[in-house]
Amino acid sequence: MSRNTAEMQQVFDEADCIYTEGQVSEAMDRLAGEITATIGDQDPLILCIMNGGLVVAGQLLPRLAFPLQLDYAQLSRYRGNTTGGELEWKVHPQTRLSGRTVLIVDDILDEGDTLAALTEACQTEGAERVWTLALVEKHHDRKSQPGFEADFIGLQTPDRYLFGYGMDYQGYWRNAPGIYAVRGL
Ligand SMILES: O=P(O)(O)OC[C@H]1O[C@H](OP(=O)(O)OP(=O)(O)O)[C@H](O)[C@@H]1O
Ligand code: HPA
Repeated sequence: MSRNTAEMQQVFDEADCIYTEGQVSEAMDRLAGEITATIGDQDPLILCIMNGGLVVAGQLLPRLAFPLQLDYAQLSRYRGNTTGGELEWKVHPQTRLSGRTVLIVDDILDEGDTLAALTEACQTEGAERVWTLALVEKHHDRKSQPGFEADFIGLQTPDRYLFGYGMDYQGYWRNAPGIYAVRGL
């Protein structure tokens, strides 16, 4: 067994499960209902924020039974660290956003910089309406723009370092089948 595999298996084994797969699935069902009712008739463009939004978008899309388009963008602030730094654009969406209803899909709203910056960027590119979704919102008083909230939130979490459903710990465990908090963080 490689050293990384052994270390990361230990991280998983020692982690606290905050939400089980079943609880996340229920939250996804509820989110899908809210999204359908809110923008289902607006020809939306779903903008998946890589890498964290991948699992959320992948599980959400088959629950949305209306016409939509998909694109992705990538920007990174954490780059494998557990605290945020400078926001770095890596990939801009390829689809024209002008006049579109856009739904930004990400895994987590932590300090909020990422979703706030993306919202502004989509508005600058002419999106008619920008909606935001985060599977989880972390509870603390370090929000970078205290008034900023996501339109669709799946689950609330305590102020711990999380992994699973797209969220990584040192690049690992985005695949974890539940939402977990790293022991001691
Ligand atoms: O609310 P914030 O404090 O801005 O943090 C949330 C962002 O941090 C993570 O991305 P990261 O920069 O780690 O890149 P990743 O998606 O590749 O993990 C996560 O996927 C969100 O996009
Ligand atoms: O708690 C977190 N876990 C993983 N990625 C993150 N990006 C911001 N906060 C987190």
